[in-house]
Amino acid sequence: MTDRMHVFSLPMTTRFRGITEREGLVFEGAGGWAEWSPFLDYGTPEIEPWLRCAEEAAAGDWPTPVREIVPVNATVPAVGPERAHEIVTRSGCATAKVKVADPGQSLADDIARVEAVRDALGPAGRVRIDVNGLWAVDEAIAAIRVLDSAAGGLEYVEQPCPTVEELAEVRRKVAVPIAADESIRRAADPYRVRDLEAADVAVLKVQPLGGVRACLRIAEDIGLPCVVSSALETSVGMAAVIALAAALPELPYACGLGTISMFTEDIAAAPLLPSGGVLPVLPVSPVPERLIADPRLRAAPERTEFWQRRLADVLAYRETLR
Ligand SMILES: O=C(O)CCC(=O)c1ccccc1C(=O)O
Ligand SMILES: [Mg+2]
Repeated sequence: MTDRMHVFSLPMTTRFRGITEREGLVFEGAGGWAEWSPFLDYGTPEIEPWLRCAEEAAAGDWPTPVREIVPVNATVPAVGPERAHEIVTRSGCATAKVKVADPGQSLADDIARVEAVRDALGPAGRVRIDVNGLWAVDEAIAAIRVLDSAAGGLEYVEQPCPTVEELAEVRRKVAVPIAADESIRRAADPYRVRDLEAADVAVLKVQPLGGVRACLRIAEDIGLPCVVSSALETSVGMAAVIALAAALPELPYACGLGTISMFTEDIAAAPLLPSGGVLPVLPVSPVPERLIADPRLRAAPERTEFWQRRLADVLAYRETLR
């Protein structure tokens, strides 16, 4: 595999998840190109399902789509209100997901950001917030009430607290619906969200959950409406994310697939950027022709070695599971 793989490093327009460059690798299989881009702060056992997703893509083993377009939300990082307004206006999306509770910022910053986003969307738009598990229960209850009012109504709150038990408690105490993200994609058992009635919405990320077919199984068994969300993939990896959104039997919410615009460049010649708030479901997967042609998009040699070693570590870890 290693002779045909390419490691990319793409600069980002805004810091997101604490990073300013997105790294990962792509390789070509018999059924198409595949991306493997687990987050750098994740250890070997946790990044094994991410590789299963890439292997499914490389085999070309995706289910038949049931829709032709996927509605997309704008993603608003923890930026100031002017920049937030601009991101939403430029996106053309009718739904925006706003990052809140960023370390180093205050609730007043979050209020100003959601107010600006509502202003940009108009009264018919939908505003959701993502806390990434950064609030305690009491803090969540108070902040959700304040931000629901500042936003002129929130569609839902994603992962307000770190644990499933806390999500369940917050859900019983606020009127705004709760979505579970980390409680599904980083959990030993994603079905505890269902068993504890901890959420109204399930967020599905295709790489951390082991691929398109694995996510379809979770969607069926978890019994909640699902939102598909990217893990900051390039266009090559985004094709898998779109394949999931295209194949889910029900798709009642806009999906978090508008993240390619966070890169200054993409590895494909035709990046998967939404237009008019939707992404088309593609007949063929993107090819990383820009990465192959442009050395500026390739990672430095020591980073390429890092990713080759990381891949070898995961393959060795798999052997211990047998
Ligand atoms: O869902 C979206 O709008 C975009 C994707 C996103 O927010 C995200 C991207 C990378 C890592 C974590 C998250 C997250 O949902 O918490
Ligand atoms: Mg999230």
